[in-house]
Amino acid sequence: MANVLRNSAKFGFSGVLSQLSIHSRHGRECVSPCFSLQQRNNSTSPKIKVDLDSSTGVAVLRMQSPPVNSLSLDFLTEFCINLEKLEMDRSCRGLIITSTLSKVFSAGLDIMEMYGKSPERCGEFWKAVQEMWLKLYGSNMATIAAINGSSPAGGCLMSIGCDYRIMVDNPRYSIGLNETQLGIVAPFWFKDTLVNTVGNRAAELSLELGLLYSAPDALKIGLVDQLVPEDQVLSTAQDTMSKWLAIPDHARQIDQCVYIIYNTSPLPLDHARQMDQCVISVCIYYI
Ligand SMILES: CCCCC/C=C\CCC/C=C/CC(=O)SCCNC(=O)CCNC(=O)[C@H](O)C(C)(C)COP(=O)(O)OP(=O)(O)OC[C@H]1O[C@@H](n2cnc3c(N)ncnc32)[C@H](O)[C@@H]1OP(=O)(O)O
Repeated sequence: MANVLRNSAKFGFSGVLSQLSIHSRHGRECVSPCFSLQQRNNSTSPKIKVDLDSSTGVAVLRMQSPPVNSLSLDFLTEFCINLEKLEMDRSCRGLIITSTLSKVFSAGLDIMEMYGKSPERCGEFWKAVQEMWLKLYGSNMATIAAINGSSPAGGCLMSIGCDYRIMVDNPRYSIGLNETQLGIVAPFWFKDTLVNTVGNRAAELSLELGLLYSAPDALKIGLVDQLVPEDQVLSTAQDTMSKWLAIPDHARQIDQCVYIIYNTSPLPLDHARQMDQCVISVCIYYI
């Protein structure tokens, strides 16, 4: 543990994940010289748009994959590449995630990825889901979800993978891990992330009943941190981010790292990740 803490100070949580075994080799310490200034500041891809304001160090990642920003393999791959680029960019300290679509933040995992695909493809897809969570939850950046629409299942996972959640105050927008309502089961690390957000009892009820919460109810159980009018969600996220960035990065990162190490099951470990990948892809294949 002493080593883990020493490394956390040096590399942040992503660095600790890689020290523990795996993939994240993109702590703030290793800035790739490969990205041109232009590439670092703005990137546009079909499903995701990123704008980095180098004067504030805050990037806004907009999901723009109609109709519902579902998390397909292509989407997840793009998402992870963008996250990795930002992670390697020393000038980027904060990330806001939002949607360009009206009414939907993200509909969660793309149902079509879980239907009639080969075992290999199921495995690849699940690896990408894991990667998204590891990169986001383990990010060295301060992360805020500006939830401007419904966010069920994997969309909720993405939101609770951020440090802070601001949701539009609209009772028609819902959020939650509703997997059991679909007859499937949220994996253990979805559960951990939810428990870390809302506590044990609320998570238990929420998962077993597959509850989707309206925005006001989500605030009541602490699934989101703040509600704001639709037209203020981004500006509030920017204001909130400046408070997060007033904290020295290393202190925030170590604090987050210690919290996660003590409160999260070992998905960051290679064997746990592979076992999870194997179990879930077999389940998806036989559904
Ligand atoms: C013991 C067995 C163990 C088995 C374990 C196996 C696997 C474990 C995996 C567990 C993890 C799962 C996590 C997930 O994320 S599962 C996905 C769950 N997602 C949902 O339930 C969301 C469903 N969608 C909605 O609720 C709504 O679409 C909405 C997001 C609220 C938006 O509503 P609205 O604006 O009214 O839009 P529509 O409903 O009309 O949809 C428009 C369009 O989009 C298609 N679509 C919706 N969701 C998805 C999706 N997740 N993936 C792909 N496509 C989606 C929808 O079909 C419409 O398409 P058409 O216009 O072509 O009809």
